Amino acid sequence: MKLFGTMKINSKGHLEIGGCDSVDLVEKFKTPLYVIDEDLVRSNCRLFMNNFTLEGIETEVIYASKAFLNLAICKVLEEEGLSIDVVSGGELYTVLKAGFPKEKIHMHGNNKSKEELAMAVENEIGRIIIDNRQEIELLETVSKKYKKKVNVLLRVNPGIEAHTHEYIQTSKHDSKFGESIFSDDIYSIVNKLKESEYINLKGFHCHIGSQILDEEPFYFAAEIMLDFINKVKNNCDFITQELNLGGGFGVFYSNGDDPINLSSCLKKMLNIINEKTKELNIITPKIMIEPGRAITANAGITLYEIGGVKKTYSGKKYVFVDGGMTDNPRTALYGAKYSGYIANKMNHEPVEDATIGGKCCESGDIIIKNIKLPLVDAGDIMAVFTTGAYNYSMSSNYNKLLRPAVVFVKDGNAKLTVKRQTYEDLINNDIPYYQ
Ligand SMILES: Cc1ncc(COP(=O)(O)O)c(C=O)c1O
Ligand SMILES: N[C@@H](CCCC[NH3+])C(=O)O
Repeated sequence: MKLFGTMKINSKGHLEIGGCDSVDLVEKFKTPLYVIDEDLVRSNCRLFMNNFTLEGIETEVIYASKAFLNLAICKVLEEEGLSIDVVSGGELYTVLKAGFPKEKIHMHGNNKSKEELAMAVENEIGRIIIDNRQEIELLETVSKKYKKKVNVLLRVNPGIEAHTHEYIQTSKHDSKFGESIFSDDIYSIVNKLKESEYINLKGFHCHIGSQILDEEPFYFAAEIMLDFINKVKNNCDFITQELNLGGGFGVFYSNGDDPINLSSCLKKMLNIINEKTKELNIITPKIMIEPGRAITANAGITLYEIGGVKKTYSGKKYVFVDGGMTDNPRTALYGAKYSGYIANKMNHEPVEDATIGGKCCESGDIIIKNIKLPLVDAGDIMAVFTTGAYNYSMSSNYNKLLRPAVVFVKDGNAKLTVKRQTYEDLINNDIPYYQ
């Protein structure tokens, strides 16, 4: 069993996180409960901030807020000096409401609405990442209205797709994001941006995938992008000032996951960029990255109360928890594999295989398939690890289950950062048929 950050087993044999006994957390905040180890979030931020540096290269670390976003995390990220990326009006609204420095907000999206662009332009956020040719006109209309010239990057598709254990240079280039660097049209798009009265093109963005456990594709992407920048210089007489290489750094979820050594990988990325720019004789642009999962995933756990325990006719053992695909859809969606244990029986030996099932009316509502657990009783607490990214942010109200509360734990204190939903919240936006 791998414990992360401040997680440990205390003298009562309970799981402790952020100096708080998980059994006490459950008593106080009920279940299901998302718990975030604030110290681990901060040390992950520092790992990026301290290692993504090289003399002579300006860098920026931008947190991809789709991984986990609430008002509290914005404060932590601000204090740690990161920037934030958003992909929708809702994410932008949240970050603005948190009082995050506007110039450090970057906005993505392959289909931004006029209203979303207006919100970004009006608030003078740092960068808008243009996804396609059509968006240029839309953004020009908006920025003209606000009489503001906006700083943008163009998202391009370098034709690399990285998966968990391999990467390929795809021949189809059929991602829905960005404009292909191989397209005949690409230089005319750059020229259009270059000549725009209301748009200030700063450079380019690419993102090659998520939960990548191999470092090679990151280096490869950097090199391909620098080659592209060189071609843009030659074909469009455009000097690229900024290059954003996206996120995708993978984390440990369960046995078999062997994450990249980030400190050496980040340094190596910059060294490769340094060498390559010299070789191409181009100015080294400012280099940005956008980690999401690597900042929050391992810092989060979910605590559930165990209800029923069932052995099926075929002999399969189910342990049912009081949440499910509503708070963690990743197993159902991607076949993701998680690890965890019984939080109040951390010192009990594992004795049998069980499948952790949720309470949704759906056979695929599974959180963990086959995990070795001690003997389990109703009322025990199941802790699932590495749920700090793409769990709360992807949660739903399917079957009208309530979204869990989120607590940040640090130095023995637990701070409620998102309240548990109530039944009233579920019908708040409903309008009765007969008024
Ligand atoms: C444009 C962009 N940037 C950053 C990220 C963050 O990815 P990850 O959470 O894998 O670091 C994503 C999601 O994959 C993304 O689409
Ligand atoms: N939602 C995905 C990651 C998406 C990355 C966004 N581009 C996950 O949970 O693994």
